[in-house]
Amino acid sequence: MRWLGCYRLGPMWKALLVFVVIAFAGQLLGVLFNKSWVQPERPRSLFSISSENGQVPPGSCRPHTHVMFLKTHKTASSTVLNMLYRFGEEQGLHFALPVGYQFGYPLPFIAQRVKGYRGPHVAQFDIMGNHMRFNKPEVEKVMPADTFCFSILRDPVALAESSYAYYKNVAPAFRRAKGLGDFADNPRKYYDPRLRNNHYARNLLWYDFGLDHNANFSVSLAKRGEATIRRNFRLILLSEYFDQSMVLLRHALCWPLDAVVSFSLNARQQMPKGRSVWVGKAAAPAPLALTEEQRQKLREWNALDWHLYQAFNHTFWAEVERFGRARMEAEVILLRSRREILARVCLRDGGQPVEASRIRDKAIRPFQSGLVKILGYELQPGLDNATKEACLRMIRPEIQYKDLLDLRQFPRAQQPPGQAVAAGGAAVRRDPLSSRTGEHLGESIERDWDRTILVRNQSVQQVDGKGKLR
Ligand SMILES: Nc1ncnc2c1ncn2[C@@H]1O[C@H](COP(=O)(O)OS(=O)(=O)O)[C@@H](OP(=O)(O)O)[C@H]1O
Repeated sequence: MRWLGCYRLGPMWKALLVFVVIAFAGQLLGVLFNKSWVQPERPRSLFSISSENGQVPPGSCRPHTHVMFLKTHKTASSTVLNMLYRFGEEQGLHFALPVGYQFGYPLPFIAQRVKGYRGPHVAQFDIMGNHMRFNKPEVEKVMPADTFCFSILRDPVALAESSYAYYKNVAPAFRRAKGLGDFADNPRKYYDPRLRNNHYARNLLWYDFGLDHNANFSVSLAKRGEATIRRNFRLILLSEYFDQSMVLLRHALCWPLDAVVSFSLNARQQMPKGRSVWVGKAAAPAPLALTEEQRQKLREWNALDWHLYQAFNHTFWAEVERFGRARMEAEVILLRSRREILARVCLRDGGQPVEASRIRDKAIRPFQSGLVKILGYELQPGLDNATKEACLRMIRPEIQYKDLLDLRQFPRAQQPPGQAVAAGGAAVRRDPLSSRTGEHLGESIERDWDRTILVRNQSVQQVDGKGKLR
């Protein structure tokens, strides 16, 4: 596993790098002195997503507009989805959206979960990216044959920290442990595979890819899963190397730079050691603190995910190698500079994420879950309408963005609360300590962690293959 900073640059690449930096400085000056950024009299997008005249120059690539993103959990996938939403919205593309906020997750995906689905292979959708448990034949019914499928992975230890913090009250295995370290020391003491939502606690990536996350690890099984994923996905990104991932993605999709410039969404707040204020990621709070031994135990517990992460890490750097290391480094510099510019234009507080309660505009507060606060952003005040709209797109949380796109695609559709149906697992036993959000125990309506209605007056859930309660 390598980091670009470790690369040694030859003189030619150094010269290329200097050239790119100079070119970027020119662009920066142009941007700073180009009043059209903030002038209402010449409204244009803050982004240069559309090519100047919509034409593709001869010999260059043609942007992919049929895209499927498997939104794996706790991997920076909300940030990626935001880019897809923005690009699709700008280009007037049609989204395959769930009825609620996820495609019947954690059940395997079925085409009927897509709002407005009219039958197999009716070419009507361009982009699909909300949470689902991947199920290839059903995805193929919804998306065109030339769809570019991609996904993203994260180191299972970091993923476990994020998952524990977020799903502490949702996954029974996490709820019962004193902390993540305690869970790591003896996961089997806390983990019952039959309980709903425990998939958040073991091989979550493997689960999201539609594979059996409780299977006993063996090298041959792990390689078979890996091979299945390679067959189905053209590109696998890594959240640890997010910016490099975005460069690879934008070249694979033939999308412009601005389409993949983003602000990190869905980040959790953490308390730095020896400080009394919460900031973005710095140090783990006590329930999340891990020893090196516990980190190793988490890798063993999530051995299938660990295998995937290692295998695709290898592939990722081979891709970077093919792309060209210096070219990658130059593009990453450009991407980061562009993000800094946009942060200065769009965001209050110097672009630092803030806790939801501090966001004056309630419509852009992020959904909260678990042990820690989930951060969002405040817009810079005084922006003209066009700039404000472009900036809003970058920071609008996933749930609100989905609602907005949904309303555009189905302007007259009625959306009664709890329309999203059962999110329970197939034939799972209800955990006696199952969380009820906003309801008292004994009430007839039970909601999942994201307020999806799960079940009425049923203590044991039976869910058939079509994802319907029975
Ligand atoms: N750009 C970028 N680079 C690296 N990491 C990033 C980025 N954007 C978001 N994040 C981190 O991703 C975590 C949230 O993941 P998801 O959005 O996939 O979560 S969710 O499953 O949709 O709830 C969450 O991780 P934790 O903060 O560790 O919980 C975010 O901080």
